[in-house]
Amino acid sequence: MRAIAVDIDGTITDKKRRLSLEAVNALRGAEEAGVPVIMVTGNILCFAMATSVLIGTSGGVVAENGGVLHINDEVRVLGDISKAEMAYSHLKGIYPVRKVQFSDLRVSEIALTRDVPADTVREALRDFDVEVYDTGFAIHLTDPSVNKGSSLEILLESRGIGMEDVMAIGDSENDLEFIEAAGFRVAVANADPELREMADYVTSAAHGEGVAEAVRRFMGW
Ligand SMILES: O=C(O)COP(=O)(O)O
Ligand SMILES: [Mg+2]
Repeated sequence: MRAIAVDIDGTITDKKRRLSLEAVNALRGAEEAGVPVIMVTGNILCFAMATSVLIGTSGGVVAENGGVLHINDEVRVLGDISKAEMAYSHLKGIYPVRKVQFSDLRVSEIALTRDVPADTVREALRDFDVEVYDTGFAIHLTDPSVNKGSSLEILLESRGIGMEDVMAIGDSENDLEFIEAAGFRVAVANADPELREMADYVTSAAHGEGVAEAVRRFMGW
């Protein structure tokens, strides 16, 4: 195993989005042992970059559910926001939807607050070319031609690492694609049932303590 790919919200943070110090220590330990950590998130790039810098991860960043990539100081926008814009303009004609804070910084997809249920949003958008993800923190309207998995693969390719050499850790439905493709699939204890079913390993601890547990196992500590 050569790298760790980890989700942010609900995985290294708790429900209130507070960062787990256990997870930080474990991920720093992996970095110090020469295993790069890649952040793979639905958050916007600047938030993900700040998280990466403050933790001290070096593997690169996949942001906006795969719509944005940061590799070797280069930013690549892979998702087409116009698909989400079309869906959003239809949606706001029928439901009181709201975008999350700092949405002007989101460049490849649109994220909504969870005021309107995800299934209602999905049903209203069934004829639109968007993927609807409910992360438990926001509802994302994402270009279906990108996801966390396909963008992680591009990032890994540029570093000469195969998906089979990666441990992936997540908590929610926007993590399914990147976890499914990884060599060692981990769901934290609080993860969605579908993710837990597909995982090679479900941690006994939730959130960041679960991440620390998985990292210790992966690193053989
Ligand atoms: O942006 C969200 O809604 C959740 O972010 P995550 O992918 O880091 O869990
Ligand atoms: Mg998450």
